[in-house]
Amino acid sequence: MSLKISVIGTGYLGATHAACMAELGFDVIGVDIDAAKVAALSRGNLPFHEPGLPELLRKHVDSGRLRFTTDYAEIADWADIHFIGVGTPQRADGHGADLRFVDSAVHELTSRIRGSALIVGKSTVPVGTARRLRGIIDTEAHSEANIALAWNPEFLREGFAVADTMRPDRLVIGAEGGTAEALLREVYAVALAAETPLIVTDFETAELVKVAANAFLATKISFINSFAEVTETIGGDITTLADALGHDIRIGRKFLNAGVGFGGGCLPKDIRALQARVSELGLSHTMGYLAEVDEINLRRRERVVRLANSMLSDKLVGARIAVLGVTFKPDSDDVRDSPALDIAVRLFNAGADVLVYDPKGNNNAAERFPRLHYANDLPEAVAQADLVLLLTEWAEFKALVPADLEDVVAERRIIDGRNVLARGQWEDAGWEIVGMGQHHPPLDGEL
Ligand SMILES: NC(=O)C1=CN([C@@H]2O[C@H](COP(=O)(O)OP(=O)(O)OC[C@H]3O[C@@H](n4cnc5c(N)ncnc54)[C@H](O)[C@@H]3O)[C@@H](O)[C@H]2O)C=CC1
Ligand SMILES: O=C(O)[C@H]1O[C@H](OP(=O)(O)OP(=O)(O)OC[C@H]2O[C@@H](n3ccc(=O)[nH]c3=O)[C@H](O)[C@@H]2O)[C@H](O)[C@@H](O)[C@@H]1O
Repeated sequence: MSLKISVIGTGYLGATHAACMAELGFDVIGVDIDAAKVAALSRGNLPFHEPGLPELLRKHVDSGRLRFTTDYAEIADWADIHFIGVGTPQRADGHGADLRFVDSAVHELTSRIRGSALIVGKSTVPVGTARRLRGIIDTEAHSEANIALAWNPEFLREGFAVADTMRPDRLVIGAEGGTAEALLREVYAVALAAETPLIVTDFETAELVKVAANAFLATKISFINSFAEVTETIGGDITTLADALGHDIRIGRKFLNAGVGFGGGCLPKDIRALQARVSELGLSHTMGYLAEVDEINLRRRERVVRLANSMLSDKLVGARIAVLGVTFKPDSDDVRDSPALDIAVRLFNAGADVLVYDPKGNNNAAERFPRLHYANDLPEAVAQADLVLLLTEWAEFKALVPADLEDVVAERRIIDGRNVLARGQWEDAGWEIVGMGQHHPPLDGEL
């Protein structure tokens, strides 16, 4: 008989995981404390943007293989496996990950399970969390319950969430005892048959692999951006530098795109949570470089604001600035810790007349910053602009050519925050165009 699976937390990770589990043929119930989200998902409506996911969701809601609920009682003894994909955001005091949602999910489950079940953590957590939860389960579980625990971190990227879930580049399982591994081999049978590498290890290693991967990616981006700071001062071409580095297969070209830096719901919070955790362990000296990675990343945003002011000859106040892109990356509507949104807000706070346009992110940005102005489309955003900023590399922005904008803007000035435009073409058309890592006269201090 097919396994029954619950997925607790139906955000970017959980909704994707639930729909993909249904696609693999399992009976799935997604659980969330957000009743509005559950209602939307139950109707087959995805409350966020993720390519390919709406079709999968609708298909399996219609087939009856995928349902959603707010009620833990419905899943506690129904499912063989409970995946936990609730949020682990940065704590309000800034120190480490907020584990309340993970703890609450484990408590809600443990207090209700009476038979055999496997709980599988997928959320990104500080090392030591699984072992602590094991203790909570042992203390709180009913005498008739037999609950195994595993940690199976998730490596999907937003924008590619379905493909990454269906065809992951590796599977990592932290577990004690063979039950968890056997059940998870059944869940991931299709990927394993396609020779996806499987790493079975202990809790601590599984938790650390996840944060190490994100720390490495963040470090790679800040590494190239630190060189962008050098080429901005002395000259040189950061993209050529990255290309040349990337030919060394030990280094690789991926994640060496200089720009406005990394954002999103994971890389920034994960490097901060990792620093907080090693500090708790008395090991802050081991990861001091991550503070630098964070600082380099945040300096990118500040630089764009100063560059804008400089290109406007210090007349930023009242200037019409078109901001193209507000999500942290293309093909996502996610604006969590988005460099683009942060830059738009900084410019607004500095007195510029900012008009933002993003193909999918306007609503989420407007929820966070209702005072910013949002355009319905690109022509509206750039109309009469004194300066255009391209901050998220959506396909429609990458495809821009000077002729698209020249009759509508007030001044031919553009900052290419993602180095995706053909600079020569714009210069030939009479534009002042500045990319990231491009040599520029010294900028004034902070605004
Ligand atoms: N977004 C991504 O691309 C990836 C996220 N992750 C990790 O996955 C976790 C979730 O991230 P996202 O999906 O982005 O977050 P999210 O904020 O989109 O979704 C979290 C969901 O959990 C729900 N929730 C909170 N407490 C709950 C509870 N006690 N019971 C049931 N539902 C509850 C929330 O209502 C929300 O819908 C985080 O630890 C994140 O670091 C890992 C890999 C990729
Ligand atoms: O833990 C997570 O949630 C996920 O975090 C990242 O995925 P994601 O946040 O979706 O996006 P990425 O593609 O990693 O991009 C992150 C940020 O880095 C920026 N970036 C990326 C690459 C690059 O060369 N330069 C650069 O500035 C992007 O613009 C974006 O703001 C990881 O890539 C996933 O493996 C991981 O599962």
